[in-house]
Amino acid sequence: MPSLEEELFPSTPGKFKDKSFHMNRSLHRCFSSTSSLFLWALFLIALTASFLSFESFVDSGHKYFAASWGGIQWEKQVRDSAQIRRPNGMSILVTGAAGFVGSHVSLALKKRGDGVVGLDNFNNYYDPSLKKDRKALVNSRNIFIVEGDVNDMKLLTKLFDVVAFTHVMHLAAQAGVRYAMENPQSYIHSNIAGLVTLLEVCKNANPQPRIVWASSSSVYGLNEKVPFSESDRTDQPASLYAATKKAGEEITHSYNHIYGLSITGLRFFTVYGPWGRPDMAYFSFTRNILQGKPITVYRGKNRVDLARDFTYIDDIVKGCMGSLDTAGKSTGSGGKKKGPAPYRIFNLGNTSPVTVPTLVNILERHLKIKAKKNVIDMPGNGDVPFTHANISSARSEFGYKPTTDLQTGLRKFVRWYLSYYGYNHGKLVD
Ligand SMILES: O=C(O)[C@H]1O[C@H](OP(=O)(O)OP(=O)(O)OC[C@H]2O[C@@H](n3ccc(=O)[nH]c3=O)[C@H](O)[C@@H]2O)[C@H](O)[C@@H](O)[C@H]1O
Repeated sequence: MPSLEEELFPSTPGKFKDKSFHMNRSLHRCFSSTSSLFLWALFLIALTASFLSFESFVDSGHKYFAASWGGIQWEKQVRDSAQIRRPNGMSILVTGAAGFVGSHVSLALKKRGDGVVGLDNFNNYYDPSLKKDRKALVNSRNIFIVEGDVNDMKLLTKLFDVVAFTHVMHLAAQAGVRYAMENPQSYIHSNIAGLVTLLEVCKNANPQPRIVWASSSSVYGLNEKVPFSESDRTDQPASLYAATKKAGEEITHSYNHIYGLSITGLRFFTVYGPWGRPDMAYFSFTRNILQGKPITVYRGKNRVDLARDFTYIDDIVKGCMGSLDTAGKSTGSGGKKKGPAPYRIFNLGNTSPVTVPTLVNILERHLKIKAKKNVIDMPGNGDVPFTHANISSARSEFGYKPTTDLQTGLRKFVRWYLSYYGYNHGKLVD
């Protein structure tokens, strides 16, 4: 009778048994019975299973402990922050609340008694410590800012579970015209994918909120008809940034059309002011002038100066509030449209373009320092030669009327800059 071992690993009579056979034999000696083989198999399966479940425990545990949101205390903070303290007030989710426009709008809404919950991912596109400081300011007015990304559908859904937001002020975005050549994907991530995620959650919410969001003057691209009106062509973007904002206008239109979401898109024109963005020209020029470093001033074709319809932050905030106040209802519920909902687009500009060299002159006067200018022809970097807003739609719809000229606005900016960074910020002392 063949041994059990021979039954399991029969040698073929007449065939040469090589060395590996002997190795196999010694290995297989371990499995010298059916039952022990079975036990070994069970043991291996159990070992693998426990290893895998331990890994997933560690992973989910890591996620759980790393998550900066969730829990009873967190929900209470969200609810408290969203509390409305005026008759007919709103509860608003402000995305990009630690950003330049987001922090100003959050403060203004809270001041008049609206409930505000902020959301911001605190990315490092520019110095996150400035964002943290804006956050501290916003927190000091009892506004809670959740740290998270607009791409995080679970988080957004949770926020809408906790608070029935009446409005969303969507300001989170990858900003900056020229940076799009360096990091194109970040524009797709925030301005396209993030927008769609937010709209998905809003469309499913019951009740659906009304949405006001930041488009951009850059959508006018190579449009030469001045001043820029909302009905002008916007199909010639000069940068990927502009293209993503234009795409946002089309995307929001489709959600308005299919799901009955109330949409208002605001085309901001080069917003500036205290607590502004360090990547923008007025801000980086100020820093360089104070540090005695040269600034690069771009010049357009045929040596024509570039010009922007620079718009002061307080005017933009008023435009945002007016848009929120006049936004009609979303009509859908549970992802189903019940009737047509408003879809609006407004320019929020200043209506008086100023050239970049004039901007530099004003800064020189306020700082009492002469700039070291390096004037070069505008590289093909996505910039447009000029912007100029026609604001008659916003004026007739909610009385939008900008009141701060560039001279006054930059004085306020410079005063803030010096108080925040100090006169000698980063300046080499001889
Ligand atoms: O309205 C918008 O929708 C956009 O406004 C803003 O873009 P822009 O109008 O391009 O502002 P900004 O960068 O301050 O350049 C101002 C001028 O200085 C020139 N410029 C710039 C840098 C430099 O080193 N030299 C220079 O001459 C430059 O050529 C330009 O002529 C926002 O950044 C953008 O996120 C978006 O919101």
